[in-house]
Amino acid sequence: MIEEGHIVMAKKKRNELWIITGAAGTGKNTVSEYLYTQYGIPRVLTHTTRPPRAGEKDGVSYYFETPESFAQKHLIEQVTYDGHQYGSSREALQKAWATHRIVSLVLDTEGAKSYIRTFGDHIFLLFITVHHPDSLRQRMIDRGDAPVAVEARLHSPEYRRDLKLPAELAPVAHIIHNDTWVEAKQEIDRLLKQEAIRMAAEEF
Ligand SMILES: Nc1nc2c(ncn2[C@@H]2O[C@H](COP(=O)(O)OP(=O)(O)O)[C@@H](O)[C@H]2O)c(=O)[nH]1
Ligand SMILES: Nc1ncnc2c1ncn2[C@@H]1O[C@H](COP(=O)(O)OP(=O)(O)O)[C@@H](O)[C@H]1O
Repeated sequence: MIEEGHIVMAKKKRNELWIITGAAGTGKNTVSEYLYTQYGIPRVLTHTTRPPRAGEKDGVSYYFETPESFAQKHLIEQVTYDGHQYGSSREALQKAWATHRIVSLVLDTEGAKSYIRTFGDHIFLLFITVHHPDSLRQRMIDRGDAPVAVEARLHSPEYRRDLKLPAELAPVAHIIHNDTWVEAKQEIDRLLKQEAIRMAAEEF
C-alpha cells in the first residue's frame, strides 16, 4: 500500500501451533503444562472416548466423549490409539488462535503428520523422548494410571510406534530428551528464546 509518497508495509503476524508428540509417559502433558504456566501458551483441547484417569476433568484435560457424541464432532483429524478414539477440531484451534498467537496441541505421531500436511509452516514440532523407555512404565504408575491400563498401553502398537520419530517428521522436529526435567526444561527455554527472536525479526 502506498500512502502520500511513503511505502507502508503491513505484514500479518503468523500464528504458530506447537505440536507436542512422543510416546505415552515421555512427558508431553508436562511440557504442555510448562508452556502454559511459564509462557502463557495455552493448550488446544482435543476429544477422546478414553475414560478419564484419576484427577482428569472434562473440559480441562480433554473433552471426554461417548462413542456416539464423538461421532457427532467435526474433526479435522482423528485416530484410534490403544483402542480409544481421539480427535481434534478446527474450531478449537481457531478459538485458541483468536486470543493467542502461539498455542500448543498434544498429539500422537499420526496426528502430527496430518497437521504438518495441513498447516505446514504454522507448525513448530516437539518430539519428546527418553533414552531408557523402560522407565516409562513407572512414570505412568506414579501418575496414577491403573496397572491394567498401563500394561495395555505398553503393549499397544501405537505406543511402540511413537517411541521412534517417524522419518516424515524428522526434518522439522525439535527433539527434547526428557530423561530429567531440568534438562528438558533448559532445552524448551532455549527453543522459546530462539523462536521469539526469529518471530520478532519476521515482523520487520
Ligand atoms: N491424533 C491425535 N492424537 C491425540 C489427540 N488427542 C490426544 N492424542 C494423543 O493420543 C495419545 C494417547 O493419549 P492419552 O490417552 O492421553 O495418553 P498419554 O500419551 O499417556 O498421555 C497421545 O499420544 C496423545 O498425544 C487428537 O486429537 N488427535
Ligand atoms: N523428567 C521426568 N522425570 C520423571 N518423571 C517425569 C518427568 N517428566 C514427566 N514426568 C512424570 O511422568 C508422568 C508422565 O508424564 P506426562 O507428561 O503425563 O506424559 P505423557 O503426556 O507423554 O503421557 C507424569 O506423572 C509426570 O509428572
